[in-house]
Amino acid sequence: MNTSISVSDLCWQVNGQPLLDRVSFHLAGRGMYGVIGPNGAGKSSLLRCLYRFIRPTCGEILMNGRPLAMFSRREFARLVAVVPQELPPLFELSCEAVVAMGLIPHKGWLSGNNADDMRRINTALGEVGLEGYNQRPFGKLSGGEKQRALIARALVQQPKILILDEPTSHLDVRFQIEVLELLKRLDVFVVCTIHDLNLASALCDELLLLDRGRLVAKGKPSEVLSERLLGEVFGVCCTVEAHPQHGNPLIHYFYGYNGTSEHP
Ligand SMILES: Nc1ncnc2c1ncn2[C@@H]1O[C@H](COP(=O)(O)OP(=O)(O)OP(=O)(O)O)[C@@H](O)[C@H]1O
Repeated sequence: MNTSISVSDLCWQVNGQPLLDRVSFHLAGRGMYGVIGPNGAGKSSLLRCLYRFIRPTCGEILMNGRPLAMFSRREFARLVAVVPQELPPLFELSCEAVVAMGLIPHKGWLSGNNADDMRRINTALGEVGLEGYNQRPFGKLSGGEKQRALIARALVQQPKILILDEPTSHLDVRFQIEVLELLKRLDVFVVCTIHDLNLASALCDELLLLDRGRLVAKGKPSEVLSERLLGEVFGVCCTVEAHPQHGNPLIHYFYGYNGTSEHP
């Protein structure tokens, strides 16, 4: 079956304040779907609804046509892997033990790692550039190394759907590109938030643009990343041209612009 996520009239309110406001969309087929928008737009909240961390106030989410509530915990963990925005305080564990946690939905807590498991763990560590880090304490890794170890944990989980909240926020530019290219190569359905709009443009098949809890645009990067929308939603002044390599929008920002005039 084709992997899909359908969201209809999704609302999430806190103290009567709508933080997600009637968000609806349908994503189908493998691909890389980027969720973009200004700080506080509701991107993480949307992802948290998708991975069942928060319960929406109203609306419906279907994964592969089934309501989220219909999945058992184990079924859901086999379908969906999550890389959260916050780096968890797994100080006591080795990098290998953190990555091995991704195997739990397939075999439970108490079984040790056999040769096949170790092959998966080492392959995943290699894919994120952490080969040989097996025994390094997770708590002593740099922010970017922790983020890559958590991505390796998600890869080991072999999900059909991978949800990542700002997977590149701690990474230097080389690893930003490498990690997103790796996610794109994988045979999975990826939903991730990204702040770097040029990176999102280069690597996402489709973008969802959120603003103040509402979905204001959805489509290919060339359909979403227009000068007008970027100005309206982010309050920036920019020009957009086709990237010389991949042809998707390449955004040039103007500085000294206070959001009130056309150009500096
Ligand atoms: N549990 C909560 N209780 C109250 N307000 C919340 C809660 N979680 C998020 N919010 C608020 O909801 C809004 C959207 O937050 P969210 O983290 O989804 O935004 P975001 O688009 O991911 O932002 P950023 O780009 O800064 O990470 C923010 O104003 C935030 O303060």
